[in-house]
Amino acid sequence: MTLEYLIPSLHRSLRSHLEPGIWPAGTELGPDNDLVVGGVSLRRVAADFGTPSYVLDEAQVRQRCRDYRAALPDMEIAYASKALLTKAVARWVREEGLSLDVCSAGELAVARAVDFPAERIILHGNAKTPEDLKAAVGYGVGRVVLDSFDEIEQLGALARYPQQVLVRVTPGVDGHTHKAIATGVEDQKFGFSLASGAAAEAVRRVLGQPNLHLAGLHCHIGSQIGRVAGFELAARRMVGLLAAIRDEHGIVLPQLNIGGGHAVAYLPGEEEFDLQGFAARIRCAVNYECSARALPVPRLVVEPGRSLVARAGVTLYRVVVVKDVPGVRTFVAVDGGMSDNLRPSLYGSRYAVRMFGRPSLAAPRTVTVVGRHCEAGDIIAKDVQLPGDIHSGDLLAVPCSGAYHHSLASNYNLVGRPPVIAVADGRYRPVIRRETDEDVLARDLG
Ligand SMILES: Cc1ncc(COP(=O)(O)O)c(C=O)c1O
Ligand SMILES: N[C@@H](CCCC[NH3+])C(=O)O
Repeated sequence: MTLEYLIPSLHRSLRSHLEPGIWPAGTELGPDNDLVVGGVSLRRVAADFGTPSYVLDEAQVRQRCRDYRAALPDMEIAYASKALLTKAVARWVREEGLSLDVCSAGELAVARAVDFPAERIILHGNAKTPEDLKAAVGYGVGRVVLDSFDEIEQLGALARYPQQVLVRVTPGVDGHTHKAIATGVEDQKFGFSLASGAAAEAVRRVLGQPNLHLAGLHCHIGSQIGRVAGFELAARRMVGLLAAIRDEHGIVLPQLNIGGGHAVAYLPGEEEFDLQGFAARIRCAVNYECSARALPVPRLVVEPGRSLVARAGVTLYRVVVVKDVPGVRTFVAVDGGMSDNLRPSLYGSRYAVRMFGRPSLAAPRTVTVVGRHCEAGDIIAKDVQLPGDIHSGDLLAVPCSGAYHHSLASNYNLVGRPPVIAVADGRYRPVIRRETDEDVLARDLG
């Protein structure tokens, strides 16, 4: 029997703190162990909109945009919208003065729907379809990041006026992240290899296209990268290429986009990305390399996705079943799963989970929170501590679920994708509604 069990008030006080760094800033505990985000009771959100639901804290998203602008005032900050895109998010980002990275005609359509300024949009993608390129040219997006020789010709033929473009370069840098999201290394579908000379050849071909205007270079070494060293090395190599282009073609490219990929803390105690350190070290590396080559310093662009929105999101679930497998583990199965959070299945990602919405003095026990889908690997959080009296009907909250959750959601088993409920200043509203059986049937033409 634990000390916490013997002294309920001690236990209550131990559990009544929120782990720092993984919940939206300002999250509070409400009466009866409720959670309050943006001044809104999450028990209330669950009651009104059901579960699973994604809660999104507007103030947290806006604050992160401001953090970036404050730390990198000399750089352009383009939000990588693949992390999470809804019209509301696009509007907040627009209002905060950031640019926007989109990867498809679909993402561009959302940007257009909120009149996102075309000149602040950057189109990405290793296999942009003719529809993607036409939509981009039609809206007049500011920059297209070219990713293949085929695309150079395709866009060259489509563009009506000189379209500003960047060439995406694979700088051969290992960012030390999960293999599935490491994009700076050579064995890679993205970009043109620096080492093989493909990047230099891409530049030659772009310069041969009268309707393309080369504005600069781009690289993105991967996602959820905690150490600055990889970004620094990539930036140095990219300046080397800028200098080689100046030497070969006599042109000085004005922009260097060094991508996104800044890590976030998913679990208590995980380190925060050192944004100030990043800013200082990148500036220093770029300035040094430029001055060594007598090259003007290019305008730097960064493209954070996850680090702007991850912490703003909290996913709400309801426990459906608690199943003890004696001698093995206790499964707590909820009404969502890999359809709303694919990251544990894709990358073995780990999450914190908290029971909320009713008080409990029970001593915690170790359980595994799983989803409702027809896959044994449908796990949300392995070996986490929940109150020992956890039971069917209880509410669970998973923090740090704003990035690559809604955007990676599926309707596997036709469960319907969850709504996104935006909270701000004590008010809440759905910005994405729940996908219903009617939606599913409407697409099924029989
Ligand atoms: C080209 C590009 N830019 C930016 C990002 C954003 O990455 P993150 O969400 O890790 O910041 C990605 C995704 O990895 C990307 O592919
Ligand atoms: N989906 C990934 C990140 C992909 C980054 C986009 N290039 C994740 O959840 O971590």
